[in-house]
Parts: sequence; structure tokens; C-alpha cells
Amino acid sequence: MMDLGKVGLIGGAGWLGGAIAARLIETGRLTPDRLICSYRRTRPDDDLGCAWTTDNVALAGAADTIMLCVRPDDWPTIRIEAADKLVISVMAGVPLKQIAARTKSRRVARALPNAAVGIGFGYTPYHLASEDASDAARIEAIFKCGGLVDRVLDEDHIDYFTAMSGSGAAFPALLTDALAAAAIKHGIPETIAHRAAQQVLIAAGRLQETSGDSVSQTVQSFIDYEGTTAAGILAMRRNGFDEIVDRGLWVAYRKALSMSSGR
Ligand SMILES: NC(=O)C1=CN([C@@H]2O[C@H](COP(=O)(O)OP(=O)(O)OC[C@H]3O[C@@H](n4cnc5c(N)ncnc54)[C@H](OP(=O)(O)O)[C@@H]3O)[C@@H](O)[C@H]2O)C=CC1
Ligand SMILES: O=C(O)[C@@H]1CCC=N1
Repeated sequence: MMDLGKVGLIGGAGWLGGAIAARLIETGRLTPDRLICSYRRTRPDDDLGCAWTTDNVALAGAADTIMLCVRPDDWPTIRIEAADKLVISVMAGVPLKQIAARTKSRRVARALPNAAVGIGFGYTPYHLASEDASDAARIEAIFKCGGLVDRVLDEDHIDYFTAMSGSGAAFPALLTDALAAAAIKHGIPETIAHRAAQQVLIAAGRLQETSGDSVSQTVQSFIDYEGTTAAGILAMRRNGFDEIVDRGLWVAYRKALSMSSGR
């Protein structure tokens, strides 16, 4: 197993930073003495056993790999020097050139996990500025603790994935909520409608995982059946379902691009 050295998470007390920290320890990928996390206001009451600090400069000095897990709005307040260290940002929108300029590191990467990394079902695309194979292996070793990982060669694709897979359960939940709302409108009691819709969502993920089919094949097999589901799918598509999803992701992607001051 690759030795990751010391890993420092700036913003390790947050939603995503906390999920990554917990996963690194729970899977045994890092021993607690190899993990340093920083917080701003409140030290989390956790049982990870890692070191906690409010001093990001000290964290950057002690860590071999530094992960930036603060909100894009807080990025301007982070002043660290990290020459020769691997710096991985999970921040939405902040471009690599800004991260390299601010940290003085040439070993910079962007990764875009989603919150499901905390339960090992995340998806993390990453983009690395250099061709350094050992840095790529290091990034993959970190994020494979939390699910699937892919390298993308175009930084713009990280911004697109910020909107798409970065939203994690949000868009499937949105569809599920719409299913429940439609059933409620039809007169089905609220608790039953939500219970039914939620079970459909959970089963969809599990079936997809075990069937070996792609989602396109799943949709097509229902269309080919030519029953009630096919009628519903075709009506949703005729009414702009695909265009609405495409438009929503485009707006979220543009929002990601707008989240950094320097672009
Ligand atoms: N949540 C998600 O699913 C995803 C998030 N991201 C990205 O990950 C980043 C973090 O998001 P998320 O975890 O949701 O946000 P949170 O607000 O939950 O966490 C951010 C954390 O950073 C802390 N923080 C801010 N400034 C500092 C500082 N100077 N030193 C130490 N800690 C600091 C905050 O502390 P305090 O509470 O005290 O302000 C907070 O605990 C964002 O850039 C986001 O775009 C990317 C993909 C998915
Ligand atoms: O909603 C957000 O801004 C964060 C970043 C990517 C996914 N969630």
C-alpha cells in the first residue's frame, strides 16, 4: 500500500472535509497520527483521533499533502505556502492556476468528490496539472477510500462535474420528490407517497449496481416493454425532460465558474 505520508485537511471540520477525514481513518488508509485537520470556529467533537489546529500555516508545514476543503468564499482568506507539496482542492469553481499562484506549489490538483465519499459510494473525478505519476497515484489512493475515481484531462470537466456528480444525491432526490408530489396531488396520503418514492430511489441504485446494465439500457428495456412505464417515459421526454436536466446542469456549471473571483 502506498505511503501517503502526512495529510492535512484545511476545513476538515466541514461537511465534505469531515467525510473525507472520517473515511481515511475508518478504512485504515491513514492512521490518526498521519492526519491533521484545521477548523475555524469550533473544534469538532469527533473520535477520529487526528490532530486538530486552527493554524493553517502550521498544518501546511507539517503535511506532505494538503487538501483545501473550505468554501470558495473562504478561499481568499487561506494564506499558506506549500512549495514542493501536493495541494488538492475540492473547492467548487476555483481554478488550478489560482491555487498554484496562491500556494506557490506546482504540484496542484482539483478533485470533485460528492458527499457520498463518507459512505464509500462517492464518485471523484480529478485533474492534475503535472504529469507526475506518483501524485496521480496519491490522489487516487486518497479518494478510492470513498468510492470510484477517474482522472480527467480537461480542467473544464471538473467544473462540469461540480454541477453533475458533485451534487450527489440532490438531483435523484429532486426527481423522487417530484414523484411523491405528483402522487400526493393525485390524492395519495403524504406519508405513503414519500415512502413509496423513497423506496423506488433506493431500489433503483441497488438494481443498477447489481444488474450490470448501463442506465441507458435500463431505460431502453422499459421502452421496449411498451407498457405503462414506456408511456410515462415517452411523455416526460416529449415534454422536455432531457432539456430541463441539461439546462439545470448548465446553470449549475455556470454557477461553479462564477464562484471564483479570478476568472
Ligand atoms: N458538500 C459537498 O457535497 C461538496 C462540496 N464541495 C466543495 O467542498 C468545499 C467544502 O464544502 P462543504 O464541506 O460542503 O462546506 P462546509 O461549510 O460544510 O465546510 C467548510 C468548512 O471550512 C471551514 N473553514 C472556513 N475557513 C477556514 C479556515 N480559514 N481554516 C479552517 N477551516 C475553515 C468552515 O469552518 P466554519 O464552520 O467555522 O466557518 C467549515 O467547517 C467547498 O469548496 C465546496 O464547493 C465539492 C463537492 C461536493
Ligand atoms: O452545492 C455546492 O455548491 C457544492 C459544490 C459541489 C456540490 N455541492
